[in-house]
Amino acid sequence: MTDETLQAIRARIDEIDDALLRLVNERAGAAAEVAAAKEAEGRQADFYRPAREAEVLRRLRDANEGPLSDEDITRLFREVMSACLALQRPLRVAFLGPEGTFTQEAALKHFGHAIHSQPLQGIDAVFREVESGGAEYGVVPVENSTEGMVTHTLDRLLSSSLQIVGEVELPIVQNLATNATALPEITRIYSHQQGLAQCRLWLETHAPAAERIAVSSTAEAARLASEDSQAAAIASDAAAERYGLPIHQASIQDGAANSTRFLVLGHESPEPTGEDKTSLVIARENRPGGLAGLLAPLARYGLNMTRLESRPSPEGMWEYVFFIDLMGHAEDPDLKRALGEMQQLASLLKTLGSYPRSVD
Ligand SMILES: C=C(O[C@@H]1C=C(C(=O)O)C=C[C@H]1O)C(=O)O
Repeated sequence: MTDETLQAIRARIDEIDDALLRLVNERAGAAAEVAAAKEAEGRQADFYRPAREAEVLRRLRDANEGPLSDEDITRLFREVMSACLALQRPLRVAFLGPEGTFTQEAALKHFGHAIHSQPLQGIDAVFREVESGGAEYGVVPVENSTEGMVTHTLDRLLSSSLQIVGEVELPIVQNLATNATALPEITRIYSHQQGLAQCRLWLETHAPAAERIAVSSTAEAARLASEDSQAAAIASDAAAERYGLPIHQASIQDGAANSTRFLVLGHESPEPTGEDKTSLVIARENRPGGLAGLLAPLARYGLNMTRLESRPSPEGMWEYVFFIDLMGHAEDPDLKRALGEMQQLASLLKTLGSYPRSVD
């Protein structure tokens, strides 16, 4: 390619960038008009609309003809919306910290980077911060494809008045990060208990003698390992980078397709978008066929259940509550009827939220 052609292409790129610059600012202006109209009507609570944002992203993905992938388009436009919204007021989002956790990555993936982030110690602290209004939204892990449910989140959902307003799925890549130069030098390996569990086979094969120490998060593990040359951490890229800890071996998780689902917590369920999920918790007195009977309305209305999980009931020993995820919104006519019928049969039925299915 000659220098002239290269220059001509760069000039074209500059022109395109000028047009993009004008357009994103024009978009920010339009979003500000919507915000002003909402404020004039006293609809402050409508300021952030997860349902509308999901629709914006789905429409763009459908229209996308490449060469950028749908995932790239989603990521770019999420950041555009995030910046537009922050122009009015950055959302206050609490998450399971400290900085560098996978939960932070999930929060940024969902809300974009133009938020006011509040890293907190512990799932319970995240719930409390949103319940008290200290943060408008919260992000907590709920399920890992290798390790199963995060039971603390389920138990806390049962007692909370918060609603699930969104979900985020994140591929989880765990790395062995350490200042040690060779594996035999490592005598201690820190991680969150989920990180240790997700890498169990790798650890048994490559570091059978090292002590495994469970700490509050993979980020905390990276911090501890950065201060001890005989220690390593199982942690994310972000956590290792934050504490300047070299990655000795990347991607050591046992399941190649290791991913974690996170929930976004807020105060009000978003309206239906046509592609939604509903989470609920139900219980029925313990008797033969009890659960089957309770779920019968779902089959009758042709509803799709994507998850069924039992947890010990806080009410009594050997009593259980069931966490259920369904496709659809609680206001969709069939789901509404099915929930009504289930309510008649159940000793407990609590809707935990209806929310747009994750767009990624
Ligand atoms: C602009 C609006 O408000 C917010 C900003 C959005 C955007 O930038 O597209 C979308 C939904 C809301 O979170 C709206 O409700 O349309």
